[in-house]
Amino acid sequence: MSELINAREERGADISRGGPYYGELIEQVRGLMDRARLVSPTDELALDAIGILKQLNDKLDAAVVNEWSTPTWTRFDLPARGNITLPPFMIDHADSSGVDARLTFRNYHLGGNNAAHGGQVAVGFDDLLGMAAAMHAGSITRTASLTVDYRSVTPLNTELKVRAWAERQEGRKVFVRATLHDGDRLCAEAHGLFIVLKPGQA
Ligand SMILES: CCCCCCCCCC(=O)SCCNC(=O)CCNC(=O)[C@H](O)C(C)(C)COP(=O)(O)OP(=O)(O)OC[C@H]1O[C@@H](n2cnc3c(N)ncnc32)[C@H](O)[C@@H]1OP(=O)(O)O
Repeated sequence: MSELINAREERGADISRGGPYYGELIEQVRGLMDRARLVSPTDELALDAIGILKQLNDKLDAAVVNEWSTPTWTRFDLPARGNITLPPFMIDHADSSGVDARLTFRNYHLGGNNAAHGGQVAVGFDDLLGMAAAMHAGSITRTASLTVDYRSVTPLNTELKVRAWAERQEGRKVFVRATLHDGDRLCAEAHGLFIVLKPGQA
């Protein structure tokens, strides 16, 4: 992990961005989303929560910045870089040979019957495959194609292991694979094609 943080810092990633409380702020938002996914409020509770959330959103509005100034692509010290749209993961190892991560789907990732939503599994794969492709190519890449095979149910609130790696690169095309395990059990696997962006490509 420290290897990855060092590599990102060398490229100008600022892990102090957002300040020392940013990780806890995002964790509280995740906790809110967990509750929002399962809550069945009374009218009184719903109205109370709406008032509090409106006030909070107004406060946060004052600190909203553009995507390049947010902490969410520089905070490699935080779960999923502090990006609330991703299932939280911690990177154990990342280099050109691949990425190993511990990832936990939360209540707000619920698909049904206590299992993670398949789309959320794909989101986790997309980000970690993107990281593996970027580490392999030494350059930013973009998903061209992503296929997920769901092999068994993916549990919530359980630390899962993700391994993502580049199989080969042909020019700008980086062919990647990944697996998601709950212990020894394979929950899902993915393969994809990521394209190295050309200089200046949007
Ligand atoms: C360290 C931090 C890590 C953060 C990770 C974040 C990961 C998040 C990744 C994403 O979610 S990115 C967002 C989702 N993806 C997109 O929105 C991509 C939308 N598509 C595009 O922008 C373009 O189609 C793309 C950049 C992927 C490719 O366009 P280009 O004009 O640059 O390339 P081109 O179309 O010439 O294709 C290059 C090669 O790839 C091939 N190719 C492109 N798309 C393909 C496809 N879908 N299937 C198979 N081959 C494909 C294409 O045939 C060609 O092969 P050859 O070089 O052999 O001729």
